[in-house]
Amino acid sequence: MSAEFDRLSAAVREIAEEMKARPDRGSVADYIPELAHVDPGRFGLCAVDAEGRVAAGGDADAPFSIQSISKVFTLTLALGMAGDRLWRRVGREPSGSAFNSIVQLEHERGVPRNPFINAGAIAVTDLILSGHQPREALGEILRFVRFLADDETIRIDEAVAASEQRTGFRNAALANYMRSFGVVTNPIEFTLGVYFHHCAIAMSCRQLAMAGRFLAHGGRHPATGHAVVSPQRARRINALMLTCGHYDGSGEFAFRVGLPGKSGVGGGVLAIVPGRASLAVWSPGLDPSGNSHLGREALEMLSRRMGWSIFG
Ligand SMILES: NC(=O)CC[C@H](N)C(=O)O
Repeated sequence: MSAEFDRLSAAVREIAEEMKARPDRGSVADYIPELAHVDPGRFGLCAVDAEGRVAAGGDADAPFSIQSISKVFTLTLALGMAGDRLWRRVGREPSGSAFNSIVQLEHERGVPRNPFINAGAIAVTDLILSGHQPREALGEILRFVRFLADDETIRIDEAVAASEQRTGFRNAALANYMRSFGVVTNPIEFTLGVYFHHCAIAMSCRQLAMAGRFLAHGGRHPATGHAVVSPQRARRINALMLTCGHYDGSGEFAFRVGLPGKSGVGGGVLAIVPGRASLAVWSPGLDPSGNSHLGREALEMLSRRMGWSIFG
């Protein structure tokens, strides 16, 4: 056991304990009815370091709905399939607006600002779908996530997917609007079906931190040493997570935490410490931008205690 890992384990445990007791937890997303039932008192934190050692605290083994964190995995997969052609369908700039916003699409010919807002992720999902049946595309995404996490038990929460399918009118509007510009090309119900289902993947903090390891280690899968993506691609995905991973809260996250991160409305955040660690946190209460309130605070504390901000 290294001294650094001992420090990390203690920090993770103490932060999880402190966060469990916090009264001000933000509010759970309720626009997806199934997510409204989640207990806001839950809190989990997990870190996997460069040697594969795991530090876990609180509810680090409880599965939750990863929601938009899946957008990191679909982007990685789509880049593997389409390479830089992907950037014809989606941009690489922060949006400065809400995750489900439609306004920019009209001015920018249906091309979403980045792959991490809903419109961008729907366009990426459409690309993964091309030439496949929805079931095959979804199977591909799930297999990829299981491979990254080294965990075959990862599942899709069908109740969450069905709940969003019933109520995802805003996402349907985004998909239809992009289809009118030819940015989405498959039947809308297929593209959205795959999108809602990959958002409904359920993972624990431990599984998520494991799945993020390749981004902390130059694109290599640490267990096998195989390249999941090139070092340049890993660097670029991290850059997008830093600039766009928290929507209109991305500036604040960079300012406070100083790490590439991707949030989801299930209250999870995946954060990457390049060269050192992959981190995952879960606290279901959200701030007004739809990012985990205590999740960000916990990562801010951890990053400060470990001296991990990429800005020195
Ligand atoms: N920010 C999020 O996690 C949003 C994902 C959610 N499935 C939606 O499309 O609204």
